[in-house]
Amino acid sequence: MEELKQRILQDGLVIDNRILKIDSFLNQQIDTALITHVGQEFARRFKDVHIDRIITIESSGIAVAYAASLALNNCPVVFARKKKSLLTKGEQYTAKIYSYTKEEEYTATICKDYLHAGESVVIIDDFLASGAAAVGLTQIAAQAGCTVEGIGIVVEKTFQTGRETLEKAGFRVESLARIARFENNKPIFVE
Ligand SMILES: O=P(O)(O)OC[C@H]1O[C@H](OP(=O)(O)OP(=O)(O)O)[C@H](O)[C@@H]1O
Ligand SMILES: O=c1[nH]c(=O)c2nc[nH]c2[nH]1
Repeated sequence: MEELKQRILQDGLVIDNRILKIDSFLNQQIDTALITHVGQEFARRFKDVHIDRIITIESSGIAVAYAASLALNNCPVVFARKKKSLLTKGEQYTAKIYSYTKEEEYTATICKDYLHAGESVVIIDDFLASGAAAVGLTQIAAQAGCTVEGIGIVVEKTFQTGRETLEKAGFRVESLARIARFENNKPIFVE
């Protein structure tokens, strides 16, 4: 997606040739016009599949999944929580996920009320790196008896193993910006 790639080149900051920081338009401040276009692009890419529900994970996935929902006939969005609280009492689907940026493991949970056996879902997230978050969400979908029709990612770092892991497990991955590597803290895109 050209608009997204240009924005990454213009405003993205690269840390240690490893982490892309896009806090100025997605991960902290949100450019809603850009994210609306991101949602529309996901809807275009997944127009061939029936989607009952979008699954994502807090925090950064939520805005993107919301934008995709608006472009997919207001398809319901369910997000996994990362922290236990008084709100996560009751029956939950769970997956252990190692966070690449926070360098710690957490348990992602989705309440059993919001995913139903037999539904078709798409997983949406902001980044794909090691694939841990996306794999965790596919595990939650499997526990619920949902079929994962695809995984939509805003920024994929192809030098990490996320896509390989997901494709080996049989999942379709659609990424809107694919970064092959960082050179001198500048992103080099795959295409
Ligand atoms: O493919 P992976 O190695 O799992 O990396 C991608 C995940 O990492 C980031 O989440 P993070 O844990 O940084 O939390 P955040 O969404 O709150 O920023 C990002 O939002 C993805 O969910
Ligand atoms: O903001 C982010 N930048 C990254 O490079 C990354 N990789 C995983 N998760 C990430 N989040």
